[in-house]
Amino acid sequence: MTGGVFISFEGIDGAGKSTHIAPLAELLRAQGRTVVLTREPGGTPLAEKIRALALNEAMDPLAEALLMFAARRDHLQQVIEPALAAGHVVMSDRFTDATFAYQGGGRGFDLAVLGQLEQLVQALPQGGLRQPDLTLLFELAPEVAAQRLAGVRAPDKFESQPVAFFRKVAAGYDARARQQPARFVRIAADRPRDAVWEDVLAAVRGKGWLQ
Ligand SMILES: Nc1ncnc2c1ncn2[C@@H]1O[C@H](COP(=O)(O)OP(=O)(O)O)[C@@H](O)[C@H]1O
Ligand SMILES: Cc1cn([C@H]2C[C@H](O)[C@@H](COP(=O)(O)OP(=O)(O)O)O2)c(=O)[nH]c1=O
Repeated sequence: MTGGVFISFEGIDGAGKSTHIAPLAELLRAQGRTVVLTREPGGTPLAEKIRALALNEAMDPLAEALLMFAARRDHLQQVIEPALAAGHVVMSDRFTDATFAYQGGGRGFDLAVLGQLEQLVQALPQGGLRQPDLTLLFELAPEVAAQRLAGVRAPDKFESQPVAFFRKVAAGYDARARQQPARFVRIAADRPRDAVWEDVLAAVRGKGWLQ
């Protein structure tokens, strides 16, 4: 196993992504892989500045989508593509599916325009689009996710949205997973941490990236 591998973690806020991403990185490192642990929006100095704007300032959905993709472009060029070219494992806490779910599903923004931005930003020089090799989609009822987050951290612009917003976000993720089933693995995140972790391991083992 030497080639680059790109894994994204997706799901509504509070679904449990962050709980599992660091332990998985450690396990892969223990098996000799170089792992780049990153996140979106963010992952580079410029993209982190964009994150601070996008997560804290009110703006229309097109401006929000453009900022997400601007951050993503810098992230791809500065971090993701070089790491994959070097044969590393890139693990990102969110990627483009989040834009389809939050700006598309949650905010109701035009999915066709998001598709155009995706084509522009993720085009590869050799043709085709950069997409994760595996996307772990943590699925959890929005009510439960909200309960888990209550009191744990100060909510940002999205986390303070009502449950109805997250229902639309979840529907946006579901639509993406149906469109691209080969790269998605759905994780039932409404179970104890250990059970969720076993499913995360099984998904990565299933790809042959973990012993
Ligand atoms: N399986 C689980 N059961 C109960 N609580 C959980 C579980 N997984 C994570 N949590 C807790 O729920 C909260 C949100 O989890 P987190 O991993 O930060 O979610 P995300 O990164 O998807 O927003 C945290 O307080 C975390 O400790
Ligand atoms: C990547 C991305 C994230 N988001 C939102 C989802 C989250 O509410 C927020 C940041 O995600 P996240 O890093 O999961 O937040 P936290 O560090 O608090 O766990 O940005 C979008 O709306 N569109 C996007 O394209």
